Amino acid sequence: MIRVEHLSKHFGPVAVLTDVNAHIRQGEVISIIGPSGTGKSTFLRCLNLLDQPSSGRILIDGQDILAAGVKVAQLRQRMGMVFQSFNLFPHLTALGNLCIGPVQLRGHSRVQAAARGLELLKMVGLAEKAHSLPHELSGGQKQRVAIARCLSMEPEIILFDEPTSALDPTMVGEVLAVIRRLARDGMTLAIVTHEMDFARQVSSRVFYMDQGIIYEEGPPQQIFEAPQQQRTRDFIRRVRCLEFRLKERDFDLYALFGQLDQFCEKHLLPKASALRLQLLTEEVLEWLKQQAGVFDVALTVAFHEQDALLELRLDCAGPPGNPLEQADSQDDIGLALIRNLCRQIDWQRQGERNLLSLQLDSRAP
Ligand SMILES: Nc1ncnc2c1ncn2[C@@H]1O[C@H](COP(=O)(O)OP(=O)(O)OP(=O)(O)O)[C@@H](O)[C@H]1O
Repeated sequence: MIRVEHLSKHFGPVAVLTDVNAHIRQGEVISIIGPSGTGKSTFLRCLNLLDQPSSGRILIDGQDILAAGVKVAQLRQRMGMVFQSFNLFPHLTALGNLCIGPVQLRGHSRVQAAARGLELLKMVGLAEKAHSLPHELSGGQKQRVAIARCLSMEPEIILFDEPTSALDPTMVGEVLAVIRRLARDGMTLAIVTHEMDFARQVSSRVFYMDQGIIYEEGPPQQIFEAPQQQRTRDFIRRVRCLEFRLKERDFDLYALFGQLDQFCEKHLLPKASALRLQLLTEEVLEWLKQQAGVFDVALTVAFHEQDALLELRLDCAGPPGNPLEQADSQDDIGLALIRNLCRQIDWQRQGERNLLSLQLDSRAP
């Protein structure tokens, strides 16, 4: 359906895309992931010519859309785009937003456009909001209207540019559910996303972008479980884990809590899990702070999706022995709480340091 050959894009002297090659087949769901600023959005914007590529070819069903004389408006009708910031017309109702394209660009009658518009609003669960203006809708509802508006133009593919990034975390799920449904219905989708678990569940293939190219591509199992390239491995590790090095006893606990919260939100974990993780982190660090000697803890939080498990790893300086069994502290209640929160606690000595692994259920109520 879409073939991209040697695509490059420069902004002035900055080369954002250097040599992108890709093939997207009909019915595929492609997730595009990678570090910030590696050109994921630029790649999508080049596909429907919102950004003009610097060189290369983009073939849609064999036709080079960069050739002279290609009608950009027609091309954009074939490729819908959903933006991070919704881009609804603020003075039109939800239904009005869905009708304007079919009436003005496709020559549909108002009655026909309204009937189809209502069907689509129903499909995204918003029939009762047909006559609401965008400012009367929540972020998640606005984004669902934007998706319905995109569908009203009957595109052959939809390009999603970080569709949930601007949303309050409580609204991410409803938008992802609509995208999941489109994927199930066989729609061709290309999605730039930072929602790794979603990408893993919904995609037929994943493009990992880095250094101006599609650095690695493959089925989600490969990219997320067994990446072939070192940079992909490093990236996946970084998004799965949160790492801190604490060398002072008076570290900033609330800054740490903020990052734990964000980590849990990114993995769509229930609020209760985030709170349990915070509590466990606080208690165990409090326990370690009371131990004599140097305080030096490398703390890693990892989410193991398959086992629905959150793991808190603590790599601490200190004499040999499980720090949780050392009697410098009298805080038996804290220790009981730690034991109570965990599904499993493991300790091992590695070199000069003690490694503690505390595991808790990520989905328990
Ligand atoms: N119109 C523009 N003019 C100049 N530079 C731009 C323009 N658009 C994007 N860039 C630059 O191109 C680089 C890639 O941006 P892009 O938004 O495509 O990255 P991304 O991988 O989608 O990042 P993120 O995940 O943070 O959204 C960035 O350094 C950005 O500042």
